[in-house]
Amino acid sequence: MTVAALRMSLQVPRGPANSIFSSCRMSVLITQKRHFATPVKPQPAAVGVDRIRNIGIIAHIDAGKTTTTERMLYYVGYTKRIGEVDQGSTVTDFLKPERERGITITSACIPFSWRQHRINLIDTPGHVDFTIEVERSMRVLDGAVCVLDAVAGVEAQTETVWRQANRYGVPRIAFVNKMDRNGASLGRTVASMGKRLTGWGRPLVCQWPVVRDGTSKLSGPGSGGPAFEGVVDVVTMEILDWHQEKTGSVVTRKPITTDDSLYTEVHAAREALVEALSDIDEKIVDAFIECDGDHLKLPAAELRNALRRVTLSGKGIPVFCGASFKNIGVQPVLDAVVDYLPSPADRPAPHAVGPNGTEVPCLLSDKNVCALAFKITQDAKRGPLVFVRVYSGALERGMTLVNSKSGTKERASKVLQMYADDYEEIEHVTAGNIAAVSGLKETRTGDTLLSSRDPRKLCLDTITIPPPVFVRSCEPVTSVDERALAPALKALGREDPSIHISYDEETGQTLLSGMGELHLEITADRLEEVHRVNCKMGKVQISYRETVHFTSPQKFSETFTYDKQTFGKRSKVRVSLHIEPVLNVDPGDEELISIASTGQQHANGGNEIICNLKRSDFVVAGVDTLAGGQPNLSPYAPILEMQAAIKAGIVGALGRGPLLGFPLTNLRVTCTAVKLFGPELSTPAALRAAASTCLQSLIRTADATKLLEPIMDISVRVPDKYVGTITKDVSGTRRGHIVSLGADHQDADDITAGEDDYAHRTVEATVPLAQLVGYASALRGLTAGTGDFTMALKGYGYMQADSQAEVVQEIRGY
Ligand SMILES: Nc1nc2c(ncn2[C@@H]2O[C@H](COP(=O)(O)OP(=O)(O)OP(=O)(O)O)[C@@H](O)[C@H]2O)c(=O)[nH]1
Repeated sequence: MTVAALRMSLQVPRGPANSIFSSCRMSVLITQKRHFATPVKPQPAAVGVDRIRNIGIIAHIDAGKTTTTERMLYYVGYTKRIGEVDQGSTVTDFLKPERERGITITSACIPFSWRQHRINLIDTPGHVDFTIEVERSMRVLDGAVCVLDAVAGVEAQTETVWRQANRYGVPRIAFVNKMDRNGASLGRTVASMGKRLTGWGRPLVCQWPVVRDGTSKLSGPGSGGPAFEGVVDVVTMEILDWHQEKTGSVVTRKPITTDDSLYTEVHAAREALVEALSDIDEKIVDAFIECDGDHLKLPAAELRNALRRVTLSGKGIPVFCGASFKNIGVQPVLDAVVDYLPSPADRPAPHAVGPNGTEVPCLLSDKNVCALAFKITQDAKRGPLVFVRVYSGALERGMTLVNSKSGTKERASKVLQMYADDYEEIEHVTAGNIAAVSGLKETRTGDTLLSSRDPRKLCLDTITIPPPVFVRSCEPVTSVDERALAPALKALGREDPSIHISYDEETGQTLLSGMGELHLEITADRLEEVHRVNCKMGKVQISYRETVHFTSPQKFSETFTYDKQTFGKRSKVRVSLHIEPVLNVDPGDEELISIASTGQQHANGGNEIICNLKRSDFVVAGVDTLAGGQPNLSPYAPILEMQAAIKAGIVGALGRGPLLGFPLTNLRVTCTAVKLFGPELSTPAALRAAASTCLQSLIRTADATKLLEPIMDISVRVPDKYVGTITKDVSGTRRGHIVSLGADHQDADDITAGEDDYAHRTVEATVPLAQLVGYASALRGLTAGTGDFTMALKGYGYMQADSQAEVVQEIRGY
C-alpha cells in the first residue's frame, strides 16, 4: 500500500489505521479532517437502527461536560465556531440563567452525524438540585460518557450519576478531562474510579497522556499539567497530536516508535490493557494466543472488538483523556461512542407491563408505536413540546396516540427534530430515536404513548420523581401578576416535575417545593424572566411532612355525612373512611419512613389510598330499596367516576396536614362504604367534598399529628487530615450519625495508578436536612476548600419534641 493510499483510507479513523502499527511500523503523518464543513441536520430515517447512538454526557458539576459537548458540535460540523461556557456562548446551555451562571440546568438534546452514525446527544446538569434531569435522561439513554476532572478525580456527584447509570444498566465510557491543569493525573483518576465507581465494569485505559518536558522530550507517568499536549492511542499505538490547527479540528496520527521516550510507558499500558481485557473477555485470550502471546502483535481491530463486547456487557469502561478547553482529545471520544457504545438494537427491550400487570414485550421490530414521554418543555409558539424516545414503530405527524395510563387520545400535530432550543419539522421519528412532539396537551413526564390500534396496551416503567425537600412561598406583586401566576406555575410544573405547587388556604400563599435552594432560586428566576410574573419570594424552608402517630394496632374510623347548601343547590352524601399507618414506626425509632420510589404509594406522597368499592358497598337511602340484595345505582354517576371523586377528595386532604399545612405521609386511607341520597344530591362533587372533609375530621380527631423531617444520606469527601474535623462536625453540631469512614487508597504497583500525593476519605453519614442548609460553604471553610459532598433523601424521621416545638414556633410565629 502506498503512503497516499494509506492517507486516503485513514480519513475514516478506524479499520486501516489499526493495521498500520501491526503491519508496517513506518512513521507516517495521518490527518483526520473534520467530517462536515457545514451544519448537518440528519433526518431520523437516514441511518439504520444499528447506526444510532443515544448517549448522555454525565459528570460532577464543572467537570467539563458542556465544554466537551461544544467541541463535539464543532468537530462534527454542527457549529461554525466553538461556544465557550465562560463567555456564555454555548449551544446546549441556552437558557439565560445557564449562561449567566455558567452551569447546566436543563438537559439539552442534539442529534448529529459522526462516521455515518447518528448520535443523539444529551448534555445533562451536574448539580444535585437538577437530578431529575439526569434521571429522566438516563431512562432513555443507551450509553453514556462520564466526564471526570483529572485533578479532582471521582467527585461526590460523579458517584451519584454513576449509581443512576447503574440503576438503568447504561453502558459507559469515561473521559478524563482537564489534563492541562496543574496536578492532573490520569493514573490517580483511574485508580479512584476503580475504588469509588462501583457496581459496573472495570476501567480500561485506552490512551496515555503526552506531556512535553523542558527539554521537549515526551514524558509523564500518566500525569498531565500545563505542558499536556496530546495522547497516545494505546489500541493503535499512535501518537495523536492536535496542534496543526488552532481549534484542534485536525488530528495528526503517527505510530509511536522505540525512539520515542514515552515508548516504555505506552508499551506497559498496552500490556496492562490486554491483560485487563483477558480477565473479562475470553475471545481476546484466543486472539492473544494466536499472536504468540505478543501484546504488540494483537491487531487493533481485535482489541476494539473486545472493548465493544466488554463495554456492552457492562464488564469494562474504556477510559480516554484530554483537555477539552485546549481542544485536545475530543474526536477519539466521538469515535469511542461509535465503536464502543450500544445502538438501540444492542440494548435489552424496555420493561413494560400490560393492563393486568403481566410483562409484555416491547420489541424494536414491532410496527405499532410505543414511545416514552421523558421531558416536556413549553414553547412560546407551539405550546408544550413532549420529548419522546420511540421504542417501536414510527411515530408520524398527525397520528393519534393513546396515553396508556389515562386512556386519553391525543393527536401528534407536529413531529420535531430538536436542536437544543431550535427545531425542525420532520415527517416521522423511527424506533430507537428521540424527537419532540407538539399537540399533546395532556401528556405528562413518564407517560407511555401508543398507536391508537395497538393491541398490546402496554405501559413502560415510568420515571421516578424524587419528593421535594425545600419549600418557598410566592406572592404575586400586582393583580396582573396574580392572574398570570397559576398558568405560569402550571407550565413550570409540567416542564419540571420535581417542582411541586400547592396553595396554603390559611395564609393565601402559593407554595413552591423543590429539590434544593438553587432549584427554587432558578425556578423563581424563570417565573420572572420567561413568564413575566413578578412575585415576592419567601425564605427557602425545609419541606417537612406530617403524619398521624397511631398506638399500634389501633385504627381510626369515621362515618361522615356531608349535607350542605351552596348557591341554592343542596348536596348530601355519607362516606366511611378509616386510616392506619403504612409503616409502623414510632417516635424515637431509628427507622425512617421512606417514600417508595415507584408505584401508587410514591404518586400519593408515601400514602396508600384504597377505594375499590363494589356495588354492595353502596347504600341508597329512601325509596331506592335493595333489589335482589343490590342497590339500584343506575340513576347515579358510574361507580368508577364516584371512586375517582372520593380518591380526589382524599388526595386533597392528604396534601395539607393540620399542624403546619405540610403534606401528610405514611397513611393508608380506605373508603369502606358510601350512602347515597338521590342522584341530585349525591353527585361526584359531593362525594369528593365528603371524602375530603371526613378525612380532615378523622385526622383532627386523632389529635396526634407529628412532624417528620427529611433525613439525608450524605457522602463527604475530604483529604485524610480533615476526617476528624468532619466527623466531629457531623455528629456533634449537626445531629448526624456516621455510617462509615471509607478510604481511597490505591495499589502502588498498579500500572494505571499514578503518584498518589493526597489520599482522600469519604465519610458517609445520615443527617437531618435542616442541619445541612449552607453546608457547602461550611465544608469549604472546614477543609480549606478541598472537601466536597453530595446528598440524597434517605427518608423522613420523627422529630424530637423540642425540635418540633421550635419549628412550629418559627413557622407559626407563636
Ligand atoms: N483547564 C481546563 N478547564 C476546563 C476544561 N474543560 C472545561 N474547563 C473549564 O471548567 C469550567 C466548567 O466547565 P463546564 O463545561 O461548564 O462544566 P460542566 O460539567 O458542563 O458544568 P455543569 O453543567 O454546570 O455541571 C469552565 O470554566 C470551563 O472553561 C479543560 O479541559 N481544562
